[in-house]
Amino acid sequence: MTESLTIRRPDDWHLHLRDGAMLEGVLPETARHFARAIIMPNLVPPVVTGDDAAAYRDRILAGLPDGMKFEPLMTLYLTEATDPADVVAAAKSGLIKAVKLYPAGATTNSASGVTDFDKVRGVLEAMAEIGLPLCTHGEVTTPEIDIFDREAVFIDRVLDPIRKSTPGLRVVMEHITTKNGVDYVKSQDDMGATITTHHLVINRNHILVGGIKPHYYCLPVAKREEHRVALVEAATSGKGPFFLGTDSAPHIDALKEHACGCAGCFTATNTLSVLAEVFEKADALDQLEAFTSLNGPAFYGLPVNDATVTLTKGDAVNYPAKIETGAGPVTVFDPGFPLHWSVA
Ligand SMILES: NC(=O)N[C@@H](CC(=O)O)C(=O)O
Ligand SMILES: [Zn+2]
Ligand SMILES: [Zn+2]
Repeated sequence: MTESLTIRRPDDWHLHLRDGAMLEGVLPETARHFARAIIMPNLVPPVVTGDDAAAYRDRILAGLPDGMKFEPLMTLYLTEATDPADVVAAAKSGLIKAVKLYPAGATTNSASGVTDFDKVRGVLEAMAEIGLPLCTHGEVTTPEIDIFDREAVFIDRVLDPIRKSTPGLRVVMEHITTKNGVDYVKSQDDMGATITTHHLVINRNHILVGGIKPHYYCLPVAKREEHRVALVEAATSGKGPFFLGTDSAPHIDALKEHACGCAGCFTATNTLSVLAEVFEKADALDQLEAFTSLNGPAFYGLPVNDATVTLTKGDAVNYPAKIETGAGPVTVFDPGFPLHWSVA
């Protein structure tokens, strides 16, 4: 008897689609399995105004292959010059579903991010008033802080102060990588956290032991095994605050396999197969749907998808080692173990 699992069609609550030829190349990889995704605004230049987001949304929809259905949920990139009125208008029209906070310099294309939080106070207060979530790249960027401690220090120095000074602001701690992140989110009311596919699989040894593996390098960087275990526990708990945000972040191989390699793992192609394997190993396949398809819509106040996907277990699944895009080849995340679940 083949084992199979049918779940509501998943959504991806943190996705990088890029633009131009890369967008065209990677979009089908997500649209094949996911109904919707929160689209990250860290283009060059970033998506900062409602007009930028509307134009980007049009480019995404134009890049969708015929016959594929997919709804991009747009976000704005918070800068110190962001106009609260523009944010409110873009949210009220239904165009944007969140605003993204990048501490300046934290990650790929984050140079226009925030340094002085007093300058964004007006925007955060307006967001609290209308219930628009703030998605945060949760790392401090002060050079004295060890890169493995950046997330924990962000919680103490940035996130908790924002929570306390802006009551009612709904916050998603994006791509959490530590037990500290898990514990903080659990301690809060009305907070969400996304967890990536790759952080459920790799720890820092995968990046560094036996030769440096640039395709496992992403930000926040993967931490010790005990943190990975805490993330698996959170994701497979089925509990409300934790939901899937793949952070699938394509970079061409030439820029990953480089003396100053870009941060980002490309997981769109095989995410569901990898997740099924992780949940099965944790004896929690029955919680997969909560993580991929229920908890995210609940946090964002959106309906769950009516459509479903069916995963079936069989012999090892074949997936491409890389996909070809008009921008160049992009290596697909290698979990380091065989995958047995495929999407029918
Ligand atoms: N996660 C990453 O390592 N990279 C992301 C940016 C981000 O989400 O921080 C990217 O845009 O490449
Ligand atoms: Zn990030
Ligand atoms: Zn990201």
